[in-house]
Amino acid sequence: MKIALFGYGKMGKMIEQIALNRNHTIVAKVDVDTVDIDFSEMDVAIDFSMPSAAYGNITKCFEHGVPVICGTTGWLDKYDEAVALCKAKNGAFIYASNFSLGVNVFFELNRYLATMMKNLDQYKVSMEEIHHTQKLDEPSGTAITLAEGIIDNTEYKGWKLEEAGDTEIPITSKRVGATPGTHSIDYSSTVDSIEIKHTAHNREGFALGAVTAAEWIVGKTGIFTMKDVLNLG
Ligand SMILES: NC(=O)C1=CN([C@@H]2O[C@H](COP(=O)(O)OP(=O)(O)OC[C@H]3O[C@@H](n4cnc5c(N)ncnc54)[C@H](OP(=O)(O)O)[C@@H]3O)[C@@H](O)[C@H]2O)C=CC1
Ligand SMILES: O=C(O)C1=N[C@H](C(=O)O)C[C@H](O)C1
Repeated sequence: MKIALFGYGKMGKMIEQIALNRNHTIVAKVDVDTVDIDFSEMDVAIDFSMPSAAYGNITKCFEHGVPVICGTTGWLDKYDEAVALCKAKNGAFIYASNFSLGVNVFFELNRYLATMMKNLDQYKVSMEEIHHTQKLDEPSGTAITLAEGIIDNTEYKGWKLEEAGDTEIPITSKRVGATPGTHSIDYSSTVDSIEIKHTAHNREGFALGAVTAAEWIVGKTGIFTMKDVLNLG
């Protein structure tokens, strides 16, 4: 498969390694300075760039009929527009706030736990995410997906960084050293707490998930999620 990398930073480099190990070819490494992009040689594009760059990269790919896997976070105010363009162009698109198998299992666990906690008013939920100090967005995209999983299954109406109202999930974002990504959800009452936590040990899981999604999407048309890609049983 001929893969174009939009964003060749920490994730782009890790994705390149995994893609080459799986016998794919990297046909382009696009960054902010790239002017001549040959879309005709790409089977699929993988975007791990920057919040300010993702939408522009994705829409250029749709204009040229190239399927897109996007892991960039912090640009979701434009997600609906990207989806509309993809549909108009009969393209193919997967955005995931987190491509790792472990986090996608964690997403399901979070939703299930939320349904169990829904009527237990004595427990208050809170969330914490910890990432490396170079991360541009907060809270993390993964934390937002986790919050949405709770909101969909409980009476919570929204989320907020730090101080939150009664119907909002408080999220604490910490930036510590080179932390690849840690997310925990805590339900606390006056007598006990229940906590679930996912800890990434490195970036490999994110990169492998993105390459797996790229392999899966080629030849398809539509808007998909990692739930479509992964067989979680
Ligand atoms: N969904 C998931 O599973 C995961 C998502 N992420 C997300 O992926 C994104 C990238 O993360 P990471 O690799 O760690 O970040 P890095 O900062 O290491 O890499 C981002 C790269 O994008 C480049 N860039 C800047 N502008 C553009 C542009 N217009 N087009 C293409 N590339 C551009 C930057 O170049 P320069 O440095 O020259 O500006 C940099 O090399 C983040 O949004 C992060 O949150 C990260 C891990 C997992
Ligand atoms: O910026 C990162 O590094 C990560 N970003 C994603 C997010 O915002 O959730 C996924 C992962 O946690 C690493």
